[in-house]
Amino acid sequence: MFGRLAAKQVPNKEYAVVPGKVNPDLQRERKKCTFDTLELTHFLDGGVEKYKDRKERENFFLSDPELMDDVPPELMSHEDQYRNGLKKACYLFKKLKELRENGGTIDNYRQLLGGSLGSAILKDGNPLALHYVMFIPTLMGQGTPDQCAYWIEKAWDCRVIGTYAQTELGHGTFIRGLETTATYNPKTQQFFLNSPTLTSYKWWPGGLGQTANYAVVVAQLYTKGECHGIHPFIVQLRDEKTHRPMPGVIVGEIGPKLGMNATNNGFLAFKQVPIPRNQMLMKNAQVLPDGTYVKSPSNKLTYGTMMFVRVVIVQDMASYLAKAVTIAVRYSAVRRQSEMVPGQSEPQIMDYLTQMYKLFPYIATVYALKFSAQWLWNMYNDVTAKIDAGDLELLPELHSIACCLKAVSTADTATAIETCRLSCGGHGYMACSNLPTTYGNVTAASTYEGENTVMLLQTARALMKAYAKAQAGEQLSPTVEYLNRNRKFRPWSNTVDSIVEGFKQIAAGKVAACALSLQRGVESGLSSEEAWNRASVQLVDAAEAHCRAFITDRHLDMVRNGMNELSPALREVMAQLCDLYCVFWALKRTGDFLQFCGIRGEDVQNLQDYQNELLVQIRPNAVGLVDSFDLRDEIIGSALGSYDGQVYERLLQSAMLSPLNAKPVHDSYGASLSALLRAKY
Ligand SMILES: CCCCCCCCCCCCCCCC(=O)SCCNC(=O)CCNC(=O)[C@H](O)C(C)(C)COP(=O)(O)OP(=O)(O)OC[C@H]1O[C@@H](n2cnc3c(N)ncnc32)[C@H](O)[C@@H]1OP(=O)(O)O
Ligand SMILES: Cc1cc2nc3c(=O)[nH]c(=O)nc-3n(C[C@H](O)[C@H](O)[C@H](O)COP(=O)(O)OP(=O)(O)OC[C@H]3O[C@@H](n4cnc5c(N)ncnc54)[C@H](O)[C@@H]3O)c2cc1C
Repeated sequence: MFGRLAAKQVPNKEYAVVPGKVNPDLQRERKKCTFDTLELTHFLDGGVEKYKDRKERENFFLSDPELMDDVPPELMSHEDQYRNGLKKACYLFKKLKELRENGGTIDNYRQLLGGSLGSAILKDGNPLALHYVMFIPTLMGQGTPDQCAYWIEKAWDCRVIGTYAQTELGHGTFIRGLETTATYNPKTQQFFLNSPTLTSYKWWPGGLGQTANYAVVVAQLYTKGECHGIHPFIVQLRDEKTHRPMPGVIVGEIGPKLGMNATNNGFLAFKQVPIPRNQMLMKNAQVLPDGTYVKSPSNKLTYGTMMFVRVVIVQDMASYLAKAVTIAVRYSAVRRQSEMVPGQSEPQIMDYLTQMYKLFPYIATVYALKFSAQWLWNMYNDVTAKIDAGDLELLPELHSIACCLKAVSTADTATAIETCRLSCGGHGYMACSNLPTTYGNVTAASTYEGENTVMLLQTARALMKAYAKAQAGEQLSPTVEYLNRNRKFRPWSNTVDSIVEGFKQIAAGKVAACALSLQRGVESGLSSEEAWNRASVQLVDAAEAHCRAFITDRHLDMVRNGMNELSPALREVMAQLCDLYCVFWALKRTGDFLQFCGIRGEDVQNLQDYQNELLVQIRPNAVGLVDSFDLRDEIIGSALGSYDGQVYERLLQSAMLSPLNAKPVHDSYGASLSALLRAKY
């Protein structure tokens, strides 16, 4: 990626990247590994066949020079980032068709978006992402069979390109407060879309700026003079031939952001724009030709696409984290700094225990998130199949666990990536480390698709209900079964099982404490809403504890029951990572363990010792573990994290890509600096 332009330009030829030359420290690390890295890669891929498919797919896309950047996006203007992103996104679509026609192993473009491959090709975002991640899923999830038949094929073939326009300048979280209106006129059998205020301008949708010609627009439905709340409508934004905005449509880009600068996020407003009646998505609620409103079985079904994306985000976070931790671990094996023992040679920075502590818990986190994401994906599929058959019973449970997993996975991953960046010292701050861009992409996920605090409060709401049920002796759903009031908690025993059990006790204790705070609030004369707000810091904390209990439980269960096929050597390392994840979080939550699990000071010391022991045990396998993620250099996209470890050569190479280095004297010298240097004050 950094090779083609730069090799000509490095000041000294002997400092150029040499193909095939591998840093000796990395070579030594690879020899130390105690397990078969390929076995782990196969496990991660879900079997040898899937592994081969992935390799083939990566080869097909990543060996194509059209899809690789000659100039890194961070050196481009915002406009060029978009131009470049769009060109590649469109080319990718053609290439995908070609692959499918040749019997390739990929069904749709969406598979290219999440995870590693997408972020390698479109490093700073994809202007077509929302089309695949939200526009098409909304058509599929909210359209009648007739609407699906008409729209979905057009959309898959990119004959229409859409986005999901929900958030407005004034409201993102509180979607019941959206102001865009869709008013039905039975005479013309049309809805009229209108933006009555500045705060009703749609703001944020990906691809909306200059890319999409259609959108699913979420608007307040008015019919027969009555408002029925928010509903989704398919609205044409641009002419299919000229791409000019349709009459009454005001549309544009919202401008540069912390990251995701190629995603073409936009704004949108309507001046009484008409659409035919059959462009309201009517799988759930309907408006009949005479304007009669027919209610949905549940108004929360309108929120289905958000649920879908929350579910896939958890998996996406694991992929981003695998990339960041690969960069930081490889760099930490190559980088030498300071003297551990005076006079002795400088150690690899990964030999410092503090460095191991910065990195290894996050290798473990990749697995913790992956296992939870897999479980959540399976649950999502089960529940949506049931909903299609008219059974909505498990929807609240899915909503509750998806909300907290979305929040915890995005927050943890953002912290982890920032820690990886810090662990690389100054070089981690370079754009060419790819850690800043990765952080920019990931931190956005704490806000989009439901701001994290708000998501945790949704889970807390479900936990309060579950607690009340538990107190009444009613049956509880599986993810909150631990709140059962008759459940006997096992006493502390200095084992990983005890930690997982401990997290459940903590969550149960915090949930009970919240219920008490709410009750006291109401008894003191507060309204239930005021009492909720007063307890909300505690409620967020309880939801996070619940999620941690879920993640650790899942992780341990996978290690105990989901790895029987693996070799003993690999199982041992997987168990170490699971233990590390649990101990790491137990030590971060020492106060909670002391408060809720009856542990003593010496138990904390034992945990500390065990954490140190695990870090040292994992140390020889650290490079092997990140190698097993099997991320190609094009995916890593980092001067610090390439497989060969030619870190300094790549840093110099990438510096030479800067246009500032194109000439020995930059133009700005004549324009301003020379006068300053010669001025007499
Ligand atoms: C394979 C591809 C790879 C892709 C790779 C990854 C992606 C990579 C690219 C991404 C690119 C960026 C994409 C960003 C795209 C946006 O960001 S799109 C916009 C997303 N917007 C949001 O998420 C808005 C967040 N806000 C909300 O969801 C809702 O307003 C809130 C916060 C849930 C509150 O809703 P509300 O209607 O006011 O509900 P509330 O009164 O609080 O609760 C009412 C009841 O409904 C329930 N409820 C609420 N929501 C739901 C729900 N969804 N389901 C069921 N029940 C629900 C509540 O639990 C509550 O139940 P009860 O306690 O009464 O029984
Ligand atoms: C990169 C990116 C891409 C996006 N893409 C899209 C898209 O394609 N389509 C689309 O429709 N939208 C999109 N969004 C918008 C996104 O969904 C919203 O930004 C998000 O839902 C949060 O809403 P908000 O910005 O209004 O924040 P706010 O709700 O105003 O949040 C601000 C603060 O208020 C707090 N807060 C709000 N409500 C409560 C509450 N009830 N209790 C306690 N605290 C509260 C929050 O915790 C937060 O701290 C995108 C956003 C980003 C950043």
